[in-house]
Amino acid sequence: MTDAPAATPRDQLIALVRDLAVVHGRVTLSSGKEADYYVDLRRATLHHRAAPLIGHLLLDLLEEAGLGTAEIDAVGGLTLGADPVATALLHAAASRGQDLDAFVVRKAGKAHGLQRRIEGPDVAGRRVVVVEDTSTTGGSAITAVEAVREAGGEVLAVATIVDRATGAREAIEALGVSYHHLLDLTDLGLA
Ligand SMILES: O=P(O)(O)OC[C@H]1O[C@H](OP(=O)(O)OP(=O)(O)O)[C@H](O)[C@@H]1O
Ligand SMILES: O=C(O)c1cc(=O)[nH]c(=O)[nH]1
Repeated sequence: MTDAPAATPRDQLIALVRDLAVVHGRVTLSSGKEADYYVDLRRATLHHRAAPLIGHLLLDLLEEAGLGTAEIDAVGGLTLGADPVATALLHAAASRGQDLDAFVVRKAGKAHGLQRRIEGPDVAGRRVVVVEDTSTTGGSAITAVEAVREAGGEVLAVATIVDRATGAREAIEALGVSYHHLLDLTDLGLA
């Protein structure tokens, strides 16, 4: 008797995202648009098995795109969905003995304390990948790209876990930034 081949990390993540995060039903999205399903990636990015898979698979994806830790200094995006994605990448890189910082872009600037829009190690003069949990219009990622540029960082790419194939790629590439995603609607049985 031969054993069934072990599921790859990518297959494991797909199964987890399908189980944990895909919700069917009418929803209003961040952009105000309506949709028949929602992918609540927070249920995966904050899950004990899914989060480490996300960190390693995204790090592999970035490396394959020539955006490994030799080429980039930091990852981060618009709070809140992007936050656990950025820290998953930081920890995946650290587990490989590689240095990668994370940052958080606030939705609104903070009026007290140091009044920073971007929290974490400074992005000024550094090469950055903006991350997302999922992208619909790309508006949230674009907000983060603009905030990093305003703070003096260089945005090389945007990377998201799930691309909903609703215009994010085109909107982001129009900024002169490459766009990468780990999973698509076919992977999640939504196409
Ligand atoms: O590509 P877009 O049209 O911008 O949509 C995708 C964004 O919507 C969700 O965030 P949401 O605005 O619900 O906020 P949250 O991250 O604070 O939950 C999601 O986490 C993405 O950031
Ligand atoms: O566009 C959004 O707001 C959105 C879509 C989705 O599938 N998941 C999510 O968290 N936000």
